[in-house]
Amino acid sequence: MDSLVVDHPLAAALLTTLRDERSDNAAFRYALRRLTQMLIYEAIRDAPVEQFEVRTPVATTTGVRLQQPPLLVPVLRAGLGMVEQAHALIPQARVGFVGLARDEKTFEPVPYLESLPDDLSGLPVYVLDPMLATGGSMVHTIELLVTRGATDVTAVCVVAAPEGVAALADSGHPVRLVTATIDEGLNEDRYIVPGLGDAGDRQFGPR
Ligand SMILES: O=P(O)(O)OC[C@H]1O[C@H](OP(=O)(O)OP(=O)(O)O)[C@H](O)[C@@H]1O
Ligand SMILES: O=c1cc[nH]c(=O)[nH]1
Ligand SMILES: [Mg+2]
Repeated sequence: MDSLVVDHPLAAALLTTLRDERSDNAAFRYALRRLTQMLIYEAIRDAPVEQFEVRTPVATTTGVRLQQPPLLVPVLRAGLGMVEQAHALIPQARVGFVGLARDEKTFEPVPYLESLPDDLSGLPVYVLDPMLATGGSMVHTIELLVTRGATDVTAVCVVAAPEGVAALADSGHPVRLVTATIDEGLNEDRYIVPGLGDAGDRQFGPR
């Protein structure tokens, strides 16, 4: 599986704000939005473009646009903090939604929302979820997408655990990963260490 760890001093500084337990909900949401911008820039760097003619006030020249604007899929709740910024960068993108809450005893994702186009063939999909821990939530989401014909999926995360990266690779699905860091691992509660805590709670308060 292809994976990209975005290595940039400004991304590292924003990640530090997210990790810092003193960052309140508003500061966390703000840093997540800004870091999402950097992750999306890198994630879309090699996307195919098409050329078209554009007139400036002075002359005619060649412009470019994305050949195929993607579908953005935030995984609720935590992915909601990424979708507004991603959509601002790619205004032509469509948006689908998946809602999952991890059962904190079994660590399995419990689905509560699925709002996706029926046919995803030929459409690049960017799944937005800041946390890739066991990988269960991301693999579940990718299965929903693959069932609808998706063959080009990018998981855009902020913090990934090696266990989650392995789960994505072992899933055999057509996915690549873009993340700001791959951390040390998971603790007994399957939280990422050092991580940043619960990305949903840190934006919106406890469920
Ligand atoms: O890789 P996994 O072990 O599946 O864990 C990662 C999932 O856990 C978090 O969501 P959570 O279930 O806490 O829901 P929330 O966004 O509503 O807080 C996170 O946003 C991922 O979706
Ligand atoms: O560290 C973790 C693991 C799962 N979900 C989170 O929000 N954080
Ligand atoms: Mg949570």
